[in-house]
Amino acid sequence: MNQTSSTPPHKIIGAAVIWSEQGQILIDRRPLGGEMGGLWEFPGGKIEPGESIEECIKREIQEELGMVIAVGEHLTTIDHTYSNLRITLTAHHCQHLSGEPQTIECDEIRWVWVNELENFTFPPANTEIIEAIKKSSKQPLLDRSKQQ
Ligand SMILES: Nc1nc2c([nH]c(=O)n2[C@H]2C[C@H](O)[C@@H](COP(=O)(O)OP(=O)(O)OP(=O)(O)O)O2)c(=O)[nH]1
Ligand SMILES: [Mg+2]
Repeated sequence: MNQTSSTPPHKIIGAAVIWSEQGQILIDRRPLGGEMGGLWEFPGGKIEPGESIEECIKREIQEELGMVIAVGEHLTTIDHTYSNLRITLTAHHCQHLSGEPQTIECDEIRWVWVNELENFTFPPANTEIIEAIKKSSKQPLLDRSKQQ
């Protein structure tokens, strides 16, 4: 009867914070006309049955961008409820291994510096992810390899 009082669907999402060797992060623009169309995001998508979040992130990046990445440290997990959807989104730091990013399932791709993220419009849930990126050591995978 009253649809607003029903529980919204819950999606478990894996998302990649992909660092270039120079220390930039890859963001993509969601297709116009789709859910949250035109907003920028960290690429990723819904987990499939039997998959770990790391496997989900690696698969989504291959499917959406045609890139191979190494999935590294956990960055943050956030829970956010939109008007008609609840998401639990887990973001990992990732490293670009091979393949030029292609706009297979998005409208646009950019490599940006951390301090440029504020110039792009992301979904509301991303505020916390961007804060976590700013607080984390900037390039954990590269930093670790330099320490050895
Ligand atoms: N990938 C990604 N999704 C985000 C971010 N922030 C945010 O609110 N979302 C939301 C938008 C969507 O409701 C959901 C992600 O689902 P999706 O539409 O990308 O799922 P998917 O890639 O599996 O695509 P599909 O099978 O539904 O077409 O999470 C983000 O930074 N990255
Ligand atoms: Mg997606």
